[in-house]
Amino acid sequence: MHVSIVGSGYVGTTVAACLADLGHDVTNVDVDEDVVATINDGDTPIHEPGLDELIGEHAGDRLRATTDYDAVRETDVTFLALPTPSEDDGAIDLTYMEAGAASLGEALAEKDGDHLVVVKSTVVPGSTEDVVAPAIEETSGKTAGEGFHVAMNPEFLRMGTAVEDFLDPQKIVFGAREADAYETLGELFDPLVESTDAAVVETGIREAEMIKYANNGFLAAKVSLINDIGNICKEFDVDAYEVADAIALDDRIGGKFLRSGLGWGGSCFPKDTNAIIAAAQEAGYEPPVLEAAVEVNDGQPERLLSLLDDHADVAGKRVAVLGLSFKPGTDDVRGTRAVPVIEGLQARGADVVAYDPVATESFDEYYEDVEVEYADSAAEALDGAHAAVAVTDWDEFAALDTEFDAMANPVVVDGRHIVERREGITYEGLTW
Ligand SMILES: NC(=O)c1ccc[n+]([C@@H]2O[C@H](COP(=O)([O-])OP(=O)(O)OC[C@H]3O[C@@H](n4cnc5c(N)ncnc54)[C@H](O)[C@@H]3O)[C@@H](O)[C@H]2O)c1
Ligand SMILES: O=c1ccn([C@@H]2O[C@H](COP(=O)(O)OP(=O)(O)O[C@H]3O[C@H](CO)[C@@H](O)[C@H](O)[C@H]3O)[C@@H](O)[C@H]2O)c(=O)[nH]1
Repeated sequence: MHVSIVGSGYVGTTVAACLADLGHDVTNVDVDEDVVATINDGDTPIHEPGLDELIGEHAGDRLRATTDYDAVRETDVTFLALPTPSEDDGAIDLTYMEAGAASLGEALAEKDGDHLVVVKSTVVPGSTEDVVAPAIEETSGKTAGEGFHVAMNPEFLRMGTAVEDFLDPQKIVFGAREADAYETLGELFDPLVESTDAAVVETGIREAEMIKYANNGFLAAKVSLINDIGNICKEFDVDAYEVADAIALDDRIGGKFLRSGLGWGGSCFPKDTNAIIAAAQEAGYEPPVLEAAVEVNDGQPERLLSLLDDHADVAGKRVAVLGLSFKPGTDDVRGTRAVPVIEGLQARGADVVAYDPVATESFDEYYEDVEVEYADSAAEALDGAHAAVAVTDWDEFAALDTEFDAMANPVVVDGRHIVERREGITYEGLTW
């Protein structure tokens, strides 16, 4: 099938490379010329395990990229994988979706025959039909349901395992109105359905939009609940990880998403919980559990810093921050807990030296206002430091050992249950 994907960021690039790998003919459309050139050169514009191999294999053959929207006319289906950031009050900002839909509509104006437009981005219920479809109608001169059709196919991939998640999903959700749309989506994803245990959920467009928020809201709330419990554990000198291991044996609870610590960051959980809370409020409902999930999450960095205060006065002292990405396995720094931790350290007068195995460059670019010194290794960051805080659970931090000997004052406050306790360091875990 001929597919176009508008937006070639973390989602659009992964989906494009994977659909090409499944045998489809795929065109990425992005406004960023560098991104387009990178893909056409056979390289990946983002750090994601396995993606470089896929792009290397298919670029120039079944995969290509362009800045020209006219390319969508040669395809049967267009996915919109555009950003849906937050407004200042947390509500969803649909500006990119509207702009992309308008450009898509202009291109579709000159297309004969049907076209299926699939919203891949995370959007609050109603957005596909009430915002995206009208924007396409306006510039295409066509009517939704006649000249073109809309559908919604939320994406559940995680950063760091995006390729694996896309190629081996637990579920694939098709939100549509017409049988033809389900059929086209079914055909597109058929190679995946045939080769995996993925469940296919055929539902309405609004339901599909909501399923994505329910999924993320549930997981974010689960982490906040274990953090809430973990904070209680800490007050009673109880190890929250031992508690989590035990409750995980109850399969109604399950063992995943029970790692307590600094809380959730990333480009999705923070923005998506805020967006659905704002949408609910706008509709007249205050969702207390999701609001509490955010509140607990927002409090974790300060809890880490107050534990540090118990052991060290960091004013004027060098403090090592281990990890900048929002989680291991990715260079994505959006929503990273490193920012409130670094800002809290700097508010205490500390000189922060940060180390991350892959995310230093992206952090420096993304957070121009956050001034920190960067180290090339954990050992370099720890050398002469009066304290260290672990922010990201990169495996290499678990292997740190004699590197702590070079600290001026070996206090380690671990926000991710990653550093091994050892003799010679004062170790404090956030919830254990
Ligand atoms: N990142 C994730 O793990 C993830 C997972 C599931 C769902 N999502 C959702 O997918 C959507 C996209 O997220 P992302 O992380 O891939 O975003 P991103 O910021 O990484 O990428 C967006 C891309 O869109 C391009 N773009 C912006 N405006 C454009 C336009 N008018 N026309 C063409 N291209 C344009 C940008 O240049 C960029 O390359 C969001 O709604 C997000 O919530 C993200
Ligand atoms: O037990 C846990 C599990 C996760 N986290 C944190 O939660 C955040 C999110 O982790 P994860 O879900 O692995 O990363 P994402 O790549 O943001 O993926 C989430 O967000 C994506 C974008 O919507 C969805 O597609 C995925 O299904 C959903 O898991 C990270 O900061 C983790 O450190 C914890 O603190 N404890």
